[in-house]
Amino acid sequence: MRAVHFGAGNIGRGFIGLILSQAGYEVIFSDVNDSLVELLQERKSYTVRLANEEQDTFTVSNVKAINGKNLEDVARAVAEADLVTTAVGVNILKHIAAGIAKGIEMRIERGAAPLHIIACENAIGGSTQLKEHVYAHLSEDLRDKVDASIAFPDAAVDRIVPIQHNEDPLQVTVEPFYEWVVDESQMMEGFHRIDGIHYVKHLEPYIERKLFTVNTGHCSAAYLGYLHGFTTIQDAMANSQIASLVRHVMHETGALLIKKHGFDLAQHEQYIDKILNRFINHHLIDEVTRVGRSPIRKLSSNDRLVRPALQAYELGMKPTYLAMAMAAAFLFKDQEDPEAVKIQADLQKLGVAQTITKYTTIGEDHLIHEMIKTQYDQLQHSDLT
Ligand SMILES: NC(=O)C1=CN([C@@H]2O[C@H](COP(=O)(O)OP(=O)(O)OC[C@H]3O[C@@H](n4cnc5c(N)ncnc54)[C@H](O)[C@@H]3O)[C@@H](O)[C@H]2O)C=CC1
Ligand SMILES: O=P(O)(O)OC[C@H]1O[C@](O)(CO)[C@@H](O)[C@@H]1O
Repeated sequence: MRAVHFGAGNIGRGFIGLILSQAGYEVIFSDVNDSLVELLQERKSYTVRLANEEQDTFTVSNVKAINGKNLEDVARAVAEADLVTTAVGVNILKHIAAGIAKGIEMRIERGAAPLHIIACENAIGGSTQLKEHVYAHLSEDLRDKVDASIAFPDAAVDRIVPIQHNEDPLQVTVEPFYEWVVDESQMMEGFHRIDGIHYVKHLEPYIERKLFTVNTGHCSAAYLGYLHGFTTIQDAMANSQIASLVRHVMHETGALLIKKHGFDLAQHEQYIDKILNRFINHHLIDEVTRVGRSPIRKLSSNDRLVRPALQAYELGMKPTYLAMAMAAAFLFKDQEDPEAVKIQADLQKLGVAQTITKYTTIGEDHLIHEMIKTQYDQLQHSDLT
């Protein structure tokens, strides 16, 4: 069995590639990083180390790599694949769509077997978004045939993999925990079940639980940590005031999740505790700039901050701490992050009120807008005691 995985980065090698390899797949990575591709081609294997006391290490062998800039190679790989997965970043999905579409055309011409394409990105409906990008490259005629033989099941992926600073550029250190949930209602009948994937009939509670707890909590720690001069999540969370604020944010999203999806209160509290412990794993060093990266994406209406805040508001709750986390995101001034630079430029040019609306889509007359703006003004001058 052969899997083509787009993105040989931290999640690609440290999570998806590892799971697929352990499940018996030959993994072919497609990436646009020339040196990474060459190294994988040369070595055909890499190691994954768990961030635990024992430093458990796994070797992933039998891997291949192709250069994602070569459309022909990408298309051929997709045409011959038994599974396609991605972990490139949700904003990059549109860039890999042409190669996938070309590969699909080749499959249809050959009458190849049905195929599942799973986007493993931090986003709601990642595979569905990829499908739209791919379909934009297909003729009307072909789309009907593709509907019958290619499925794009959505997924939720959870494993913390920081930026790597290892001597071996292929080695990845990952947290021991992982969760990969796939929506089986979007899969074709008789699909092959992969060990390590949890198949569910309704993905929404899983993806929202993950995105609104792990990712909302994590980015809140990152933005608050950055604001108060901390470099890593571990150091930020060692500050009791930041840790307490992050817990408050997670309780706010928790109240929404419990109300919306009927989760058990005690179980959800345990879930929050477990995640807070994952954030402070002292075997990992996770920079606040990585966890806070791409604030425009993170502040967008369907992502981890605005979506739960608006949903909570609709259900009659007042998302005070989420508003604070969003305000902190507007104070994330990492000069290396083009999205942070753009937000800061807009704050100067348009002012706070318009900038909040531009990125969150929340109108100036909305209570949450007022809450973000008030918190923004307060946070600018805040100090930890
Ligand atoms: N790192 C983490 O802990 C987690 C990340 N994710 C998600 O996984 C995705 C990837 O994140 P990371 O692995 O951390 O990022 P990363 O930056 O380590 O890896 C992304 C890889 O995609 C490659 N890439 C970029 N454009 C490409 C293209 N056109 N074709 C093929 N490859 C291309 C890059 O060269 C890079 O190697 C993101 O959506 C992220 O939100 C999800 C859960 C955890
Ligand atoms: O990859 P993104 O969406 O930029 O966000 C980083 C997030 O991904 C994770 O790595 C895992 O979900 C978290 O560490 C963090 O919340």
